[in-house]
Amino acid sequence: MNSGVDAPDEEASENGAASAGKADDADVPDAVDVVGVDEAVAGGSDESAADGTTHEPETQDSAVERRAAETPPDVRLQVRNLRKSFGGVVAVDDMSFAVEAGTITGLIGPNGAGKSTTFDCITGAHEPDGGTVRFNGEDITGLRPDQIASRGLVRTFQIARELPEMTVLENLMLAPPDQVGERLWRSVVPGARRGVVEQERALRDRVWETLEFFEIDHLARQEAGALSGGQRKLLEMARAMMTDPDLLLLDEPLAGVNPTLEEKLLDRIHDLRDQGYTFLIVEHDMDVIMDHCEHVIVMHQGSLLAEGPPAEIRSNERVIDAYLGEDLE
Ligand SMILES: Nc1ncnc2c1ncn2[C@@H]1O[C@H](COP(=O)(O)OP(=O)(O)OP(=O)(O)O)[C@@H](O)[C@H]1O
Repeated sequence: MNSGVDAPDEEASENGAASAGKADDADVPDAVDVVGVDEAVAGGSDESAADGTTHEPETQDSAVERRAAETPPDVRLQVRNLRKSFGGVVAVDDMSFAVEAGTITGLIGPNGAGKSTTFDCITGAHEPDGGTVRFNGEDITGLRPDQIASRGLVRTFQIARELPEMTVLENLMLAPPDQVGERLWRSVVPGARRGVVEQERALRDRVWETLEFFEIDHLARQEAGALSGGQRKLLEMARAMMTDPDLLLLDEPLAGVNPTLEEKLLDRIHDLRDQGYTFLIVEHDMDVIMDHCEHVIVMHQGSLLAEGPPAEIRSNERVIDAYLGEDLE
């Protein structure tokens, strides 16, 4: 992430950790030797062995070939024929769409259309009844939320519920305990064997850089529970960005946010998109979707109703009908 703020730690800068922007997978070493740190500090990940080394089940070349055959290279997320029912209620019904890398994509639809259930199926909160979810070419259908997040598909966290008694700084230092694992360490200390002290210092530098990027550094010592709704949203995004995600799912990121902070949040999202991050956003504010997304996906009664650029969606008769006269202007 590039905040435009000088990193306080020279070593982190040398490594490109603090100012490199969104790293391509190719820039990130495959097996980062941070022996013992995953387990001791970050909780480890499924792919890490007990000795802290990382096992790659296939070579990079064969993985690249396999992914190329399955998913176009510019597609971050591909959802195919997704289905999910709750008892007799069909929440998601044969839903298919793709999210291109480096875009801000909006997912909209009237109340009850199935947007949240779709997010839940993508992020592992619900196991779909059918269909597939592929992320960066890999089939992640049915994986646990922490397994999905450790691959770089991250949803903003409900910190209001989780860590309200901790300070903003602590929230970021711990962010997010079940989702950090090897991924955070790759972004904080790429490719280097370093001691725990250096690693903690690099983590602290990244935390401060992230706080400054989201302009909440002045709130570092405040309890998260005492923040305003908008400040909490910034903190949620900051926590999510600590994992250097490839795709960030934002569920109504602007709900309850005042206009000043709304503008700040949107600016940050655009900055991050410009750095190569990808966003999928569920948002009820139609102006935000139309003004800030390059691609819009519309759900209705669990299925895909339409998709395309905002101008097309705004004038699409089927979309207008689905919203039953709700103002799309
Ligand atoms: N856990 C659940 N148990 C039973 N029914 C559910 C459950 N979750 C969602 N549903 C139903 O599935 C349908 C889709 O709900 P979902 O929350 O995914 O829609 P949504 O598009 O996110 O709606 P909203 O915009 O109002 O948040 C609705 O009819 C809802 O009542």
